[in-house]
Amino acid sequence: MPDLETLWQYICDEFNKKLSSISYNTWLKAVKPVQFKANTLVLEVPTALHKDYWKANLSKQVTSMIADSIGQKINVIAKLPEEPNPLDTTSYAQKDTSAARDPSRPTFMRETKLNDKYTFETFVIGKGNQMAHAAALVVAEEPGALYNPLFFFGGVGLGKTHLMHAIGHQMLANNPEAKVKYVTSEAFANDFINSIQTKRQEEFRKEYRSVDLLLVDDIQFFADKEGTQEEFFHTFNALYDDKKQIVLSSDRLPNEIPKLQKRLVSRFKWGLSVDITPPDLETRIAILRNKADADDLAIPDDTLSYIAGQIDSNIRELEGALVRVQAYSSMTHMPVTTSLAADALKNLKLNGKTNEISIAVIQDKVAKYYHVSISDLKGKKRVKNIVTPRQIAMYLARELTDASLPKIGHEFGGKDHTTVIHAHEKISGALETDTDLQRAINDLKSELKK
Ligand SMILES: Nc1ncnc2c1ncn2[C@@H]1O[C@H](COP(=O)(O)OP(=O)(O)OP(=O)(O)O)[C@@H](O)[C@H]1O
Repeated sequence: MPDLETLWQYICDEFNKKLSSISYNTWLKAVKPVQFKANTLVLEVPTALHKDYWKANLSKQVTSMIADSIGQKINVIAKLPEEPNPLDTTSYAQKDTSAARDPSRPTFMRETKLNDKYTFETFVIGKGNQMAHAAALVVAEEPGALYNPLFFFGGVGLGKTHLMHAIGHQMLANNPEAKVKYVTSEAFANDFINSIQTKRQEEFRKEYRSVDLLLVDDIQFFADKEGTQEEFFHTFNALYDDKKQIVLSSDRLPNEIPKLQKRLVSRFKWGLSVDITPPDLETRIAILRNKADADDLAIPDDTLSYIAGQIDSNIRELEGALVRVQAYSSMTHMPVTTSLAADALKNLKLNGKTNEISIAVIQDKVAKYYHVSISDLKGKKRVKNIVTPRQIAMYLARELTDASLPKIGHEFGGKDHTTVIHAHEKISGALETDTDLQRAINDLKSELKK
C-alpha cells in the first residue's frame, strides 16, 4: 500500500487531469491529507460545504480511482479541522457516508448582461467568502442538483453580485446553450409591472420560467411588494419543479426580511444559505493587489497594506479608495506612496460623510440596535448585555470619528481614556473570530454611513 504522501500526490495528479483549474484549486488545494491507515484515508477540509461535497462526490471518485489503479478498495473520510480524526478512536466504525444534503421587445426579454469582470478567476478567496465561493462553484458545475436555491447573504459590497455573475459565466462556459438570467429584485418587479401594463404577462412568464439559471440579486427589496412576491413565488415553483437552478442574494437571512411572505421564506430555506463576512486584512490586500495588477497600476506593497488597513468592511469602498489614490497621484504628478495615499484618503474623509458622524449618533444607533438606553451606555452598569454595546459604541466612536480618547471617554459619562482603549482592543480582538459581532459592526457602520 502507498504511504499517505504518495497516495495524496497520486490523487491530486489524477484530479488535476480531470478538473478545471478553478475546481481543482477549490476542492483539492484547500485539503490537507491527515492519515492513511486500515484502508481509510482521512482528509481535513476547510468548511462544512467542502465536507459535504467530498462526501457526496469526490470521495467516491477517489475510491474508484484507487480501485482501478491498485485494485484495493479504500474509504475516504473528509473531516473539519475541529472534528476529531476518526482513525484516532480505537473503536472506529465506518460512519454513514451518504450525503447529508440539505435539502423593442419588452424589457423582460432583454439579453442577460453579465459583467465580464465578475468571474471566478477575478474573485479572491478569503476566510469570509470561502464557503460562498465553494457553493457558487458547485451550483455552476451542477446546476439544480445540490443546493437549490442557493442563497447568499451578507453586508454591502462583499461580493454577492460578483459571485452570482461568476456562476452565470461558468455555467455558460460549460454549456453555451444554457439560458442564464440575472436580475435585481427591482428589475424583476419592474418587468412584472411592465408586463401587466402592456398585457404581456404570458410572455413575461415564459421568459422567466424557461431559464436554466435564474439569479435574483438583493431580494430584500421584495419587501412591501405583495404582487411581485406572488409572481415570484410561482416563478420559483416552476423553476424548482423543473430542477432549474435558482440563486438569490440579500443583505440578510430570508426570515429577517420584513414582510417577505412566509411561504417564500420557507422555500428559500430549502436549499443552502451561506453568508459572506467582511474580508480580513490579508484578503483585502490580495484584492487590492489583483485590482492594481488588472489595471496595470504600479503600487508598492506597503501602500496597498496601508489602504487595506483603512477600509475594513466594504470591498466596493476598498476599490474606490484605490481609484482615489491613483487619481490623486495623477492630479498631483507624484508617484504613489504610502504618504500620498494617506493624503488622498484624508481628503476622502474630509469630503465624505465619515466626519459628520458624531458620538451622539453612534450612541443612539447602538442603543437602538441592542435595545438598551443611552444612559446605560454612558453609565457604569457591568452586566454583559450593557457592557458589550457600550464597548461597541466606544469602538465605533474611535473608528469613525476624529474625537480624541479623552473626548470619547468624556462623552461616555466621564470615563477614563484607558477604558476607551480597553474597549477598542476588546472589540478589535473579538472581531477577528466572532462572526455575529462582525455582522453587527457591519450593520451599524452601514446604518451610520447612510
Ligand atoms: N472576493 C473578492 N475578490 C475580488 N473582488 C471582489 C471580491 N468581493 C467583492 N469584490 C468586488 O467588490 C465590489 C463589490 O462587490 P459586489 O457588488 O459583488 O458586492 P455585493 O455584496 O453584491 O454588494 P451589494 O450588497 O451592494 O449588492 C465589486 O467590484 C466586486 O468585484
